[in-house]
Amino acid sequence: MESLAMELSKINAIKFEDYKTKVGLYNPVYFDLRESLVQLMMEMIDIKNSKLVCGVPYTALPIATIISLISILPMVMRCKEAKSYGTKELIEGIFSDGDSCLIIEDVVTSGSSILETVEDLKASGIVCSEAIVLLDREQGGKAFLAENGIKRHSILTITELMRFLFKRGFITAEIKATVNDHIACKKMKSENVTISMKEALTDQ
Ligand SMILES: O=C(O)c1cc(=O)[nH]c(=O)n1[C@@H]1O[C@H](COP(=O)(O)O)[C@@H](O)[C@H]1O
Repeated sequence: MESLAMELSKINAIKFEDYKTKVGLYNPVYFDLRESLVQLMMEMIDIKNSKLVCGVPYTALPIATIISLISILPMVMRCKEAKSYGTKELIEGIFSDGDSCLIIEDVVTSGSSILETVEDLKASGIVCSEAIVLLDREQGGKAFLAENGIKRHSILTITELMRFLFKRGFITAEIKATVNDHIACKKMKSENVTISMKEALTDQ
């Protein structure tokens, strides 16, 4: 949490100036958190490597939208089911064959949601080799994505998150150990299976 506070300060998400809030109160500090997550993500990757961004539907769509607005990279949107009307396209947006696309996701477990999105993008001629996620649950997603040619960047791993929360007294040693044991167990099992990651993780 301390490091998060430092990061928020570093990326100028906490502004010490006179501001008037929405309800009309004057105050000396303003929290510009909407863009801070996006700034953290953008510091981890070279956005110029990509021509497009795409959020994994549907939870990552707002994050991808902000990244698109800040970076001025066009956003494409993957529809989970092809519409029965209009363009009937699975991928909405303006793009050209061979365009590279950065994938945005909030949480990665097995990596299957990212790969499904990548596969639909590929079928439309879009190339994907990088994904950025807010939190990696460290249950095989990174390796699975690497096997499929996708490099995943993450702001936080679950191990780091548990360590920070424990250090600051937000969780007990017991909770930390339970989560870590659970993750280690799922990780080992998922690495030893040859069936799809999704089955590996749900069968346990
Ligand atoms: O279902 C999950 O694995 C999951 C775990 C969690 O702690 N939080 C969470 O949001 N998820 C969802 O699971 C998706 C990632 O799971 P994978 O496709 O297995 O990588 C994300 O798009 C999330 O919607």
